[in-house]
Amino acid sequence: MSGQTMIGVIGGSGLYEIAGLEDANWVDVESPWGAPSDQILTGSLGGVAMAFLPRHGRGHVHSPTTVPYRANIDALKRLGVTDVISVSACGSFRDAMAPGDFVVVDQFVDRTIAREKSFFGMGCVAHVSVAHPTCPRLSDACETAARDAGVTVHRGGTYLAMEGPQFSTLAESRMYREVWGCDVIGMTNMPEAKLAREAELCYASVAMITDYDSWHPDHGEVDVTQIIATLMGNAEKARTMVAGLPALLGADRETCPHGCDRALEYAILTAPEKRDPALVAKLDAVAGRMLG
Ligand SMILES: CSC[C@H]1O[C@H](OP(=O)(O)O)[C@H](O)[C@@H]1O
Ligand SMILES: Nc1ncnc2[nH]cnc12
Repeated sequence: MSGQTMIGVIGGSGLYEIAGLEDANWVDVESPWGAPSDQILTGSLGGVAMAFLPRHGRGHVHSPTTVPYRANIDALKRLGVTDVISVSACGSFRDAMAPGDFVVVDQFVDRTIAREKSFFGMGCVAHVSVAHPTCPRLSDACETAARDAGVTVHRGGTYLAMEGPQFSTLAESRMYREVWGCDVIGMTNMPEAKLAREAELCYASVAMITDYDSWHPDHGEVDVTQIIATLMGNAEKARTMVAGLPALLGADRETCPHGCDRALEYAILTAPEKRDPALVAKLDAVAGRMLG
């Protein structure tokens, strides 16, 4: 839908705040889907409204399993966010995708098993397509902003979302890389990307490479101390990338050429008279456009 852009950044491990917002304010956002991971930092940058949410909460409170993904996406939508940029720490399955590089992810394999994955369900059933789970327009902006920030960027890659919190076994790591053809691994982008699509939000994912998972013969197993050290450098690069996004996206927003903002158009199957009023009420922000 055309209107005003509001950029929502979901900061992953190592990215718990962003600096430089005008009129910066941490605000509480109430959601019928529970409490978001933390307060949300709102403000503006270069005349464009921005919101920042630390995915694990400040102080890293939530594990990948307990992140309240539905509340987070609902809260961002409720605030008026139109474009969500996920920034995440990831392991790499490719020699060429080295620690310190960024990958603008465009596909996912979802191996998570213990999370609520949809806003919809009994009383209001919907099926959206996630064949192309990220928005190419928003991904273009992330790629350009990251390159302008001096980062080595890889455009396109498949992100394996694992449940965690333990890292992969060697056999899993080899299978994801050699058999499944995945490029990076993390624990959080699913169901986040699916929920953003249900909420008709454009979503782009920037994977900040911190390690080679456990498959690499020259690098041994994943070491969280090493990850944190790489993260410290990555977080600064991520902040520079984020600072470049407003100029690229602009304050006035056209309808998404890829249809992200119309994902629910033909998705809701439950007949109006059969819908559960309580669920419909909870869907006011996510699907109010379709449910009236
Ligand atoms: C710090 S290593 C594992 C941890 O880092 C990633 O978090 P995020 O995706 O939020 O950046 C990974 O998914 C794990 O949660
Ligand atoms: N190797 C890895 N596996 C899963 N999540 C990660 N986050 C950072 N590195 C990771």
